[in-house]
Amino acid sequence: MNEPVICAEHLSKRYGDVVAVDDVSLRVAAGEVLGLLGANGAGKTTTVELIAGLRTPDRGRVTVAGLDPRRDRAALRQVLGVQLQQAQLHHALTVAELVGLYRSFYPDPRPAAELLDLVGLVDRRRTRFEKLSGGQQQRLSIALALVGRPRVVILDELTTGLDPHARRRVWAGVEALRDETVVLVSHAMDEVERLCDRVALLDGGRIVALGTPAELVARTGTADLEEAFVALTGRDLGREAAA
Ligand SMILES: Nc1ncnc2c1ncn2[C@@H]1O[C@H](COP(=O)(O)OP(=O)(O)OP(=O)(O)O)[C@@H](O)[C@H]1O
Repeated sequence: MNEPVICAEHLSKRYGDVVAVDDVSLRVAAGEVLGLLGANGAGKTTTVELIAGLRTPDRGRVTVAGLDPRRDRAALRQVLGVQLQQAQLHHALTVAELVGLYRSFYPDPRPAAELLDLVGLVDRRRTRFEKLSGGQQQRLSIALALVGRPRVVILDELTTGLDPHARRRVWAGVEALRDETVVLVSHAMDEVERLCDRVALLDGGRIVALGTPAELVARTGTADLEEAFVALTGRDLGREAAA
C-alpha cells in the first residue's frame, strides 16, 4: 500500500469498565472505501470518532492525511467530511440555509444544487430541518459531510432508516466518489458488499478479520459475506436486527 491516508495504530478507548475499542490498527489507502461492520456495541462509532478527532484515544495514535486529528483540527476540517449517526443541526434553519451555512466554511464548496440532487432533497430546499423526516435528515447530513469536497469521508450508518429508493440513490452517490477515501460504518451486508473495497469486522472492540468481501468469504469457505460474518464472529446480524 502507498502511504496510507488514514493510519491508526493500536487504538484503545474505554468508557469506565467498558472497553469500546481494543487495540485497533487500520490503514486505509487513497481512494479506498473501507467498511466497518459489526453488531451493536462492537466499537464502530467509537473507532470513527477516534479517527475524526472527536474523542481522544487512551492508547495508540492516528493520522488522517498526515494530520493529528486532535492537534491539527483546523487543517483537518478542510480534509475530512464526517456524517455521524446523530447530527446536531440547527432545527429552525431550512435545508437551503443549512447547506449555505456549511458552504461558507469552505474555499471551494460543492454547488448546493449538486449536493441536494445527490441526496434527493431538491424539493425540500425550503423545509426546516425540524420538519424533515428522519431519513431526510440523514440524507441532509450526508450532503453536509460532502460540502467541502473532502479527501476523506466518514459515513456512519449511511442508509439505516432509509427507504429502498433513497438507499439506492445514496449508494450511487457514494459510488460517484472516485478519489475520496471513505470509511463506512454499517450493519447492512448488501451495502458493504456493494460499496466497500475492504471490510474490517469488529467484535467486542477488536478487529477480528480484515479483507475484501471476497477474501473473507473464501477464508471462511462460506457462500456470502453474511455467512462469513457469522463464521468469524459467532453473531448473526440479521437476527440481531430483527430481535
Ligand atoms: N459515551 C459513552 N459512554 C459510555 N459508554 C459508551 C459511550 N459510547 C459508547 N459506549 C459503549 O462502548 C461500546 C462501543 O460502542 P460504539 O457506539 O462504538 O459501538 P457501535 O459498534 O458503533 O454500535 P452501534 O452499532 O450500536 O452504533 C458499547 O458497549 C457502548 O455501550
